[in-house]
Amino acid sequence: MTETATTLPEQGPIPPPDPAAGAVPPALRCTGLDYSFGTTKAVDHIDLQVGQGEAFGLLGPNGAGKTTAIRAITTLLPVPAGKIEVFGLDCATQKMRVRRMLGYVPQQLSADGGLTGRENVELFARVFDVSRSERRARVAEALSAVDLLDVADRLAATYSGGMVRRLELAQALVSAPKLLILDEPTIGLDPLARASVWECIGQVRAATGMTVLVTTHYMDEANEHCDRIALMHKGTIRAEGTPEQLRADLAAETDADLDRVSLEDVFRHHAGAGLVGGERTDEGGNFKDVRRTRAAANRVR
Ligand SMILES: Nc1ncnc2c1ncn2[C@@H]1O[C@H](COP(=O)(O)OP(=O)(O)OP(=O)(O)O)[C@@H](O)[C@H]1O
Repeated sequence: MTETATTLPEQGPIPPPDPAAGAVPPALRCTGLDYSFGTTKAVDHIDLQVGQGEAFGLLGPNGAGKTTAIRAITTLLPVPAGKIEVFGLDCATQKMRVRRMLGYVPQQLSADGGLTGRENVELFARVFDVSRSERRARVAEALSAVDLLDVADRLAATYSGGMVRRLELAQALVSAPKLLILDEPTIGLDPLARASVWECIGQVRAATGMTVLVTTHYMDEANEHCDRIALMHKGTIRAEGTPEQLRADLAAETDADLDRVSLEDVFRHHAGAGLVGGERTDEGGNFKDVRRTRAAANRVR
């Protein structure tokens, strides 16, 4: 991996703190967030706060409501009940200002295999209003940050799964977001490709102080890369804290030896099964979830 992330553009000024609040606003605050699809309550009155510069993991089984929560935050769903604020801006009333602060890598494929890597990133630069004078340099910087500059003029259809995921990361980074939202960024990738995606994210965070909100089913990744974690199940937040706190809380609750409690045990505990060896009481997910997950893993072919 090249040491190029530091060349990414500086982030614009973060909005001044709200004097009434008397403190710097968090990167994200959800208060009583609710979202239903017909009779299915996908997100059930959640409260969530992510500090500026934090890497925050949203974990939970298939169908827990993670993607719905994320799509509400990105303002891609109709305005939900409750309140979502991004750097102090209300998502319901200041949608366009919020969108300019966000970078989003969705679970579904967002790169076009019929375009080159560079053309894909240019498309996002135009959509996100990167000025014409800056566009060329910013596209090159984003491609460089994900180590794809050398292959930027190849069709994305010729990229490996890991390269496609890094390309999607470049698409999200080209507008210099203050909050990067990633929905299962490493799904379907081999361990080396997974590591390279996280390396890119880590380098950009170190260079820019960007806040990251990520969903993942890989507990090892959450443990290693997230400062704090929220565990979602059936639309609600069941537990929240640093990986260490969550493990310590479960060890205390079950009178288990801390060294023998993993983040996976915490996940199982809050997702409806007991500690290691326990029976699942709720499988979670449905046909749509499986089909979408597979589609995401198939990449651009
Ligand atoms: N467009 C939709 N129409 C109807 N129901 C939906 C829709 N999208 C999600 N759901 C339902 O909302 C619930 C939450 O789904 P969501 O995709 O947010 O979960 P998730 O935690 O992101 O799951 P996964 O880990 O599989 O991505 C599930 O019951 C799902 O079936």
